[in-house]
Amino acid sequence: MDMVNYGLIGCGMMGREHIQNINLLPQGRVSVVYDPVRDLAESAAVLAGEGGVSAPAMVADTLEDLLAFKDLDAVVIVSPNNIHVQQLRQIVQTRPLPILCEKPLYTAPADKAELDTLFKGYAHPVWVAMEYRYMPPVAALIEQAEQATGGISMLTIREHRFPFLPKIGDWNRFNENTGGTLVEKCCHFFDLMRVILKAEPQRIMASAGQNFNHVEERYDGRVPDIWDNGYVIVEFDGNRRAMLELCMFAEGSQYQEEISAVGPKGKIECLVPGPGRFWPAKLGPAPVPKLILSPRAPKGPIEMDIPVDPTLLDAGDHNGSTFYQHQRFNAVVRGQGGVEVTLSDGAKAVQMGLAAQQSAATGQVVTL
Ligand SMILES: NC(=O)C1=CN([C@@H]2O[C@H](COP(=O)(O)OP(=O)(O)OC[C@H]3O[C@@H](n4cnc5c(N)ncnc54)[C@H](OP(=O)(O)O)[C@@H]3O)[C@@H](O)[C@H]2O)C=CC1
Ligand SMILES: O=C1CO[C@H](CO)[C@@H](O)[C@@H]1O
Repeated sequence: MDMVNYGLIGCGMMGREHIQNINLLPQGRVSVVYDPVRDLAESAAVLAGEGGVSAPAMVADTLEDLLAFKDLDAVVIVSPNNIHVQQLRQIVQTRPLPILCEKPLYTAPADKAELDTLFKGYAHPVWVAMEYRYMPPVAALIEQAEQATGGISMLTIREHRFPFLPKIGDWNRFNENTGGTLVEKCCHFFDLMRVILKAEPQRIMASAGQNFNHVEERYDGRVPDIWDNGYVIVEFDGNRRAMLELCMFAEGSQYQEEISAVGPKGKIECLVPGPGRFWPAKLGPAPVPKLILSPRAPKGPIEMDIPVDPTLLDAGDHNGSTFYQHQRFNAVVRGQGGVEVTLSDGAKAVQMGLAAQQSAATGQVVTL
């Protein structure tokens, strides 16, 4: 296959980021889009036509119509979190194709068993969009962590960022739609913990809550219930532990994610800036991602810039990672390489998030 024709389901903020990155692929084009809001779909169809090899995408009236479209080799699900499972079901039952599904894979604990049944023996690749592992500074940390630390004992991931953005329909204001902040936002970080430690979680304990954000907002008289801060401690096999610190009222920070891993030989860290479009121009250029190696002996931290290709920075909010994810998924659809972020990875990240939500709500440690 020389060209992969994509169908895009959901044309909101992240849908546009997917289109911009597919537009950069020599062997990819968005051929058809669907969104319940026609204007969004039409605008996304025009954006799809701005890729070098593309004409504007067709606009489907329904998901059924999108799945009936002839020039379709793969679908990308970018709808709100709580809709992913029903759309996966519809795709599998009506037009089985390769799928790239946005995170979180599911939101309700009961969905897991259905997904296991649905995808048993599925003939096409399914990839879950947890792309943070491809951010260049994170990828450098993953690659060098073993050598720098001598085997990680402690891993800390800190995200200090802006509050949840407004969404059409305000779906992200309520846990019932998102799965809860520790699922919606933090599945990325639970995935990173498993990838960086190359291990499985055993026990989770968390403290989290809603201290400031969205408390003045009202939707049909309801106050949003999404948490804006928390700590999560995860115990892994081999006497290793990881911690997540999330703060969503810290957009004044220079770096958005700070990851550190420490072992008997030393420490490795990476610093990752948030979306460049939020960096005030008056402060000069946006911060550059960094990797820092701090051996125990001889002492002397070594700091390196890990810049991201400006074209990729312009194509989204995630430090180029959406492009690297699409490059790999595109190759898999064309029969080259294998799925790197599997349904199992997607499910495990959600299970960790749900366990963290439960731990914070009950004050109990949750065993996985
Ligand atoms: N991997 C990552 O780094 C990121 C992933 N995401 C994920 O991407 C997904 C979309 O988030 P985001 O783009 O921020 O949200 P938006 O609200 O901006 O976009 C979601 C779009 O999906 C549309 N939609 C609603 N119902 C359906 C449906 N049944 N079928 C198709 N489209 C539908 C919405 O339209 P309307 O509501 O108007 O009907 C809206 O246009 C979420 O799963 C989110 O978690 C988001 C940001 C980053
Ligand atoms: O998954 C996500 C990653 O980044 C987004 C911001 O750009 C988040 O809001 C979203 O929840």
